This record gives sequence, structure tokens and C-alpha cells, in this order.
Amino acid sequence: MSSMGGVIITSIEQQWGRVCGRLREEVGEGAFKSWLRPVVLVDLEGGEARIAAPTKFMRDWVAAHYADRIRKLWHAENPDVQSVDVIVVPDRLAARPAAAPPAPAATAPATRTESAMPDRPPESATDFGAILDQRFTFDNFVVGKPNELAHAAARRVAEANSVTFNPLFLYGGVGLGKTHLMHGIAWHIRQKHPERRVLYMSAEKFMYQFIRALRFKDTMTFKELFRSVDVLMIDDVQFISGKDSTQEEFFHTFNALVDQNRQVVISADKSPSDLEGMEERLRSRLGWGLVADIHPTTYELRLGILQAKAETARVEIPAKVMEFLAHKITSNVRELEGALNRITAHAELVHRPVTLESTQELLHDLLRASDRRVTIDEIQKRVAEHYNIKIADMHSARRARTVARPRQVAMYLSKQLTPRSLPEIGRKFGGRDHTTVMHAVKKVEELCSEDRSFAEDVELLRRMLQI
Ligand SMILES: Nc1ncnc2c1ncn2[C@@H]1O[C@H](COP(=O)(O)OP(=O)(O)OP(=O)(O)O)[C@@H](O)[C@H]1O
Repeated sequence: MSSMGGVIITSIEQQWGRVCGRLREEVGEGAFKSWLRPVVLVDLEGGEARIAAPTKFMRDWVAAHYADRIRKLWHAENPDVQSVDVIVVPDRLAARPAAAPPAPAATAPATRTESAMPDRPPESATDFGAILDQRFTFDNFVVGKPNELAHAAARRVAEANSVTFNPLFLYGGVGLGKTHLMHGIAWHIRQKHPERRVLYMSAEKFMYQFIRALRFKDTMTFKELFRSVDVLMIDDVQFISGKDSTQEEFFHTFNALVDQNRQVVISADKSPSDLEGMEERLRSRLGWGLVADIHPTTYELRLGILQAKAETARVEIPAKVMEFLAHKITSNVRELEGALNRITAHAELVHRPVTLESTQELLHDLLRASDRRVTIDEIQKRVAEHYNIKIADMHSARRARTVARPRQVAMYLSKQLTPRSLPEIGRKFGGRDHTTVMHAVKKVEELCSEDRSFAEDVELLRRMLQI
């Protein structure tokens, strides 16, 4: 190690050694031994570091799964390093691990971590196999009724020592957690069985790889690579609907893997039988294993997800705000996350706590407040749900506080939110007199001024009914 003007200069061997040390910590001993230990340093020239794997298969694997990380770690060690080439150098030629570049004839075309280069034959590493999202683990997946089957099936596949159902086909609407579960499976296997080769990619990338292979007359490598994995996961398979030759190749890849008892996991936005533009034989094969759907979220699941995300992000969100969001943002989990991110970012920026008012203001586009008229029936239903009483109690003569108070709240809101007169409201509440309604309105106003939490509750109900 030498020092020049305060900058520590290390040899490239030392840099590579440290990069390897970091990688070992990150990927674990098993994966490191299988994939990275055999890789040797070749040279560093013009900002491009070259490393070599002993076989073409390993080269592709390292390029797909680790090269980008290696580039980042190396760049942190030495900012001159801009890209990493993974080449093939058979073991006997790579006896000298550093400095001397191998004879050009022994090297296969390099695979880069940079973006695709149009006239370069093989796949570029970043395009091959996707980087897994660190947040998408089973631990971070909130389970509820709508996704419990898909979650249980995904876990089974991830934890099983032998193939149980093949393929596992997960389907559901946009943003409901299919990709999250797929990544969850991949993370789990990577952690527990680093020696297993798991390949996850979107159907779009599969097609892209296939087209590249055709273009560069390298379909053998393509086939070899896809057929040598232990677990193949293809996300959003609907993408290849109507793409006949990609489907054909996918069908053969799929069959080859299933025949060898390798696990295949597929996701789509529809069930196999509903995948239009997909060949019948493929549709039928896709449905052979376990088909598990993810249903639209329920209020409870949305609330659970919000609580979990807020906890992970370590932000304080009042329960009322979470309830409000869970009631209002029902489209999918991605939108729910988006809303949560927006309000937490805002709160951090302006250093003000999150409130129901600020939330509503901030999300007005998402909430798309409609100024439609609310009906008394809707008010009764929503208030009854909120306080967990029967709708019938809105009309009944029962006077127990547990039902009388919600009834008063519903009367108050009916006065506030509808143009109905007091007698009309009274009639809708089991034929009560207008003075009873007047009394209810006064009582609720009084309670609101005395009891903050009661006031917030009523406010929450009012907002929810207005949107
Ligand atoms: N049950 C859940 N628990 C925690 N987070 C979830 C859950 N379901 C979905 N998410 C989150 O919602 C977001 C969208 O999920 P994901 O990308 O997996 O959806 P998808 O079904 O694959 O959508 P698409 O159809 O658009 O591909 C992700 O950030 C994911 O972490």
C-alpha cells in the first residue's frame, strides 16, 4: 500500500481482496464458495476491471447475479473503476490470479455490467436475471385472507426440499404482491440453499433474451442457461401472450425443467385458462401444478400493511390517519404505499406531525373527493360498521349507550351532510320525533367539544362519508 498526497493507493489485488471479503459477507459462505471463489482477477485498465470465471456457465451466472454489485463495491474501493467485465478463462489458464491478462484466444466475449451494447453478442448482465428487491421478503409480507393461499404456497415452494407442485402459478390484479412473493421465494432459497441456482426474471426480459440469442445466433447458450437452473421464476407471463415464437421457446424451456423435476414459478395477472393469446397447450400446462390467486385487499389487510410499513419506516402515523387511508385507498397496495410515502415525506420536510387534515389535503388527487350527496342509509350503514353495531339498531328503541351513542352520531351526521329536515331524519331513525334528533345533534356537539378523541372519531366518519 502506498500513499500519495494523502490518498491511499492500494494494489488492484488488495482492492479485489477487499471486494471479495465484502461479497462473502453479503452473499454468505455457501454462495461465495459456489460462485465467487473460483473467480479470479485478470486486470484493471482504463476504468474497466476484468475478472474471469472458469466456465461459460459460471461467467453468465456471475455476470447476472453479482457483477453489478462487484462494480459498486470496487468503485467504492477505487473510484476509477467504472465497469466490470466477466470473461471466461478455463482454470488451467487462470493459474495466475492477477495482472497478466489471459491469451485472447482463451477468452469468450465479455459480459458487462453496463447497459446493453447494441453490437455485442451475448446478454448484458444487468439485463439477464433481475436484481432482487431487498424489501420483498417473506418477513415484510403482510398476510391476510386475500393472499393467505398464495403466501402459503410460496412459502411451501421456498422451504420444500423436493418439488411439490409444479409449476406454482400465482395470479392476481395489479399491485397486489405477486412480485413480492416471487422475490420472497428467491431470497429464501438463496439464503437457505445458496448452492441452488434460482433464476428470476420478467417474461419481458425472457423475450428480450430470446430475441438477442436469435439475433446473435446464440440460442444454444440461451437454452443451456435456462435449462440448467434449479428454480426458474417468470414474472408477468401474460406479457408473452400473442408472441408466438417466444411462447414456443418458453414452452420447451418449461417442459424441459418440469421433466427434470426442477421447480418453476410463474406469475400473471390472470388465471392460466383466462390468458388470452396464449397457446392452448401452454395454458393447460401452466395450470397443472398449483394455481393460487391473490384477491383484492380487504380493509383489515390494508390497515395491517400500513401499520407494518409505518413501523419499518419508523414514522409516527396516527391510527385515525391509517384507518382513513385503509378505508379510502382501496385500489391496490402500490397506491397505498405511494400515499404513505407521500405523507411521511411531507411530514419530514415540513417538520410537522401527520394529521387527518394534512393527509386529506396532500392526497386530494388520490382521494378524488366527490361532492356527491350522502344518503341517510349510507350514514347509518357506515356508522353502524364503525361502532360495530347492527344497522337495525339505528331504527330500534334500544337505549343502551353502546347503541344510543352511535345512533346519535348518525343523526348528527345526517343533519350535517344531508339536506333533510329534522322530522325527516327522525322518521328515518325508526319514526323518532324531531326533538330527539335535535337533542342528538346537541349532545354530539357537546361531546365533541369535551372529548378530543370522540371529536376525531366523528370527524373521521364525516370525511369518509364525504368522499
Ligand atoms: N401483503 C403485502 N404485504 C406487504 N407489502 C405488500 C403486500 N402486497 C403488496 N405489497 C407491496 O405492494 C407493492 C406492489 O406489489 P408487487 O409489485 O408485488 O405487485 P404485483 O402484483 O407484482 O403487481 P404488478 O401486477 O404490477 O406486477 C410492493 O411494494 C409490495 O411490497
